[in-house]
This record gives sequence, C-alpha cells and structure tokens, in this order.
Amino acid sequence: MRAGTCAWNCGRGGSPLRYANAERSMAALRTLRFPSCLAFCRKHVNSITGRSFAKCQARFLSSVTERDGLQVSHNSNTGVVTLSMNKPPVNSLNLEFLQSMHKTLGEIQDDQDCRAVILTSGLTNIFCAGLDITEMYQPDDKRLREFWTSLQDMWIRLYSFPKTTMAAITGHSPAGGALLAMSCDYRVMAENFTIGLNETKLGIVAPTWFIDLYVGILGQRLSELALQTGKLFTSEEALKVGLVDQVVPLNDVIPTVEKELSEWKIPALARGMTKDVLRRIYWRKLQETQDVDTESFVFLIKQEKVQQTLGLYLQSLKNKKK
Ligand SMILES: CCCCC/C=C\C/C=C\CC/C=C/CC(=O)SCCNC(=O)CCNC(=O)[C@H](O)C(C)(C)COP(=O)(O)OP(=O)(O)OC[C@H]1O[C@@H](n2cnc3c(N)ncnc32)[C@H](O)[C@@H]1OP(=O)(O)O
Repeated sequence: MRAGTCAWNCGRGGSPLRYANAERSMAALRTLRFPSCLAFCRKHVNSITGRSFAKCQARFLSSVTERDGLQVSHNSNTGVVTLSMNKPPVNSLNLEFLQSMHKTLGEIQDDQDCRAVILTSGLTNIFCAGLDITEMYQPDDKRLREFWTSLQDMWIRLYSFPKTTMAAITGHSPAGGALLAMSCDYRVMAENFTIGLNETKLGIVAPTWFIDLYVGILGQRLSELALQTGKLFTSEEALKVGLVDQVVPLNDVIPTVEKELSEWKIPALARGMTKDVLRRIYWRKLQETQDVDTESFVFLIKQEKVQQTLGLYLQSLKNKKK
C-alpha cells in the first residue's frame, strides 16, 4: 500500500481484495464495536505514513471476546486468532476450562475468516500448569471420568486442528501445559522458564498419547530418561532437544510467532492435508480407545498410593508460600 493513502475512506490505496476486507471490517465497526477508533482513523488516516497507517489498521481490525477463562482476539487483517488462556492463578486445566477450550477451538475451526491460531497465556510467568491436580485428588467418580473425557476431546481437537497452530509459551509449561504446546505446529518460548512431562514427580504416569508426542519430538532414548525422572527442561534445554523451535526474550515471543506466521505462506489445503497425514495415526488411536484410556486413568488415580502422593504434592505447592 502506498504511504499516506487511505483504504478505509476511499479504497484507492489498496488491492481489490484489501478493499473488500476493509469494507467488510468497516461494516463490522459501524456496529459500534470500536467507535472511537473509527473516529480517530477517519480524522487522521489521510495524513499519516504507511507505517502508522498499518498500526491504525490493526486497531480497526481487531475484535476481542472474553469468556470462561479464554480471551479470543481476532485480527481480520491477518486472519490470525490469538487464543489466550486467562484462568488465574496458573491456567490449570479443570473440567470446565477443558470444555471451554474444546468449544472455543470448535468455533475458531468453523470461522472461515481465521487461517491460524496463536495459543498463549494472559498470565504472568505461566503458560499452563497442566491438569488441575484438585480434579485428581480425592475425586468424585463421575466428575473424574467427565474430566478425563473432556481432556481427550480437547486434545483430539487441538492436535488434529486443520489450521496452523503456534504456541507462544510465555511462562512455565509442565505436563498438560507441555501437551498443549507440543500439539501446536510451532513453538516459541520465552527465556528462563521450564517445560516437560513431570508426571512421575506427582506419582502418576503420563498417558500413552502424551508419551507418543514426546517420543516423536525427543526420540526414544531421551524420552525414556526425561519421562522416568519427570524432567522439566529449561527453555534453553528445550530448544536444544527440539521441544521448542525458538527461545526469545519474553517481550519478543508474540512478535516472533506473528513473524513466523507471516512467513508460512503455504497453500492451506496442502499444508493441512500434510499435517493430517502425519498426525491422524495418533489422535485416531486415542479416539478408538477412549473408554479404555479413561478406565486406566480412573484405575490409576484411585490407587491409595497415588492419592497419597498427589496430596503431598499439592501440599508442597501450597507450602511454597510459607
Ligand atoms: C500403567 C497404567 C498407565 C495408565 C495411564 C493412564 C492414564 C494416566 C494417568 C494419569 C495421568 C494424569 C496426567 C496429568 C498431567 C498433568 O498435567 S499433572 C499436573 C502437573 N503440573 C504440575 O506439576 C505443576 C505444579 N505447579 C507448579 O509447578 C507451579 O505452581 C507453577 C506452575 C510453576 C507456578 O508457580 P508459582 O510460584 O507462580 O505459583 P504457585 O506454585 O504458588 O501456585 C499458585 C497456586 O496454584 C496452585 N496450583 C499450581 N499448579 C496447580 C495445578 N496443576 N493444579 C491445581 N492447582 C495448582 C498452587 O497450589 C497455588 O495454590 P494456592 O496455594 O491455593 O494459591
């Protein structure tokens, strides 16, 4: 686009496609979602440079909704949806949050204007603390099953997601948090945090489908070592073993993911089908054995020894503050 021209008011500055998008977005904005922004841009856009126009345009084109611990922000200029986990204190995955993620991912999948998703966190220092341990400690039988089924369903949806998914890992990411990150197509992590499958430290076992992803990324030998010892990798170690694709300073995580996405100019059908060929064996394997998997989970969690260890682990988290 030529510097200083205005696609919003007259359309002369951009291509027909850009103009059509602009018109559509203007129509959305007229529903008064961003009235002050609209007024600002109308007033200034003819006199500003191309660069500040782009910033102005980004303000125009973003829509943000917040629901059930998730913030969904849609940039209709780039077609990128940022899905931000916002469930204090640590984005732990409880039943309701898993259901909310499953539902929201479904809506994003159906959104024709979305081509890619950035999965990130709205909390300081935490990407996701993994499964909510209180769901597994002294559980109610019915809720425990529903909890596990919801995790399975959410994971199948995320892992088989046809659009590009990138994780912006802006904090610690143990166990179920690492699963979320590993299920994305690309991972950018902030410096000085940790990620990995630490289940054995809690006296539990990482499910086969978590392990399958780990082995696919780390290889058999490293997975054996890391899983048995419940190792959490520092960001820098995670980069070395390929668990993440880039490590950058915290403030650069989102811009780095956005840049990477802008460089993935791959025909959507070819990319999506390739991803499907590579991944379907894993999610279908779980889909076909969901009931057995749930029974194994319930069996393990209800062991007295497991309950004791989970109780001690929860207590150790709480004691940290004392
Ligand atoms: C052979 C048969 C095979 C069968 C196999 C079949 C099935 C497999 C069976 C079981 C598998 C189950 C899989 C589980 C995967 C998981 O995800 S388990 C969860 C692992 N997560 C963790 O270990 C993270 C623990 N948390 C932390 O390390 C830290 O909290 C943190 C994330 C690094 C953050 O630290 P920070 O200092 O900022 O915060 P605090 O520690 O003070 O925490 C604040 C607050 O939050 C509570 N909390 C933290 N994590 C969790 C959690 N995961 N769930 C619930 N609650 C959590 C913490 O207790 C504090 O609470 P408060 O004191 O009340 O404020």
